[in-house]
Amino acid sequence: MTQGTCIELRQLAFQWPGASTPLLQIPHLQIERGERVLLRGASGSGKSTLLSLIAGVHQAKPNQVQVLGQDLAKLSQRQRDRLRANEIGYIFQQFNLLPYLSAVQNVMLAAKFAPARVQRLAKATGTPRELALQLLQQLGLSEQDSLRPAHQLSVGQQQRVAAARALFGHPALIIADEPTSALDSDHRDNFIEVLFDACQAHGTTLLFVTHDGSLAHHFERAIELGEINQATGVQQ
Ligand SMILES: Nc1ncnc2c1ncn2[C@@H]1O[C@H](COP(=O)(O)OP(=O)(O)OP(=O)(O)O)[C@@H](O)[C@H]1O
Repeated sequence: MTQGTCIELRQLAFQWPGASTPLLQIPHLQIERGERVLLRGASGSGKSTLLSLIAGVHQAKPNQVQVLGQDLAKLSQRQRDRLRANEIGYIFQQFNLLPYLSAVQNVMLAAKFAPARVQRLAKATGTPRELALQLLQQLGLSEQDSLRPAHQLSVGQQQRVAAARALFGHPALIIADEPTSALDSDHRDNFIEVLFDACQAHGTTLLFVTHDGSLAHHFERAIELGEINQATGVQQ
């Protein structure tokens, strides 16, 4: 693993408890810091499972999943939670915003249990709230909209709030799980552009998961899960 590596999988093998066959068997996958990678795969092929292993939500065996130089299986649950809070911004398909908090409050939540994010924010000029408002503005939300409760925003605006929350405090890795499936194609292209700009500005790695092949041209690298996964018995 080089110093510039963000994610490295080695002989990853994963099987859900009770399943009769392994879901994932990936000999090797390496994603460098700052890379923007599309991960594509059929429904049920194991994309979300793979993301949960990279985010440390579910656990692989020792030496199989390294994130930012750390072997996730060798960290305690608490250390994994801390690494995730500090260094991984997760954008969910269904946004997972708190509906009655304003957009800016939703964004600021990302720093709540993430001391490294707070430290990085402290190096910038402005209060955390001002910085959250700035980020929302960069992603296309006016100050007026940023102060509205999340449930009053359009789907496209909510998706930008979810992206801002993931990016707030500059984590090293953004994981986006089907983040554009609720958007029409114009909003989708625009959302990808603003997400790229934000990642590029801070050398952030982006792992973007979709089953929509038409998005591949946006990315410097596209990985087909079916091509790197040697598990048999995968339901596709
Ligand atoms: N918590 C779990 N416990 C047991 N099996 C699970 C669990 N989560 C997912 N699976 C199984 O793992 C397989 C892959 O699911 P996963 O959600 O990773 O696929 P996916 O590629 O993300 O699919 P989609 O594109 O439809 O979201 C499925 O057969 C699913 O039933």
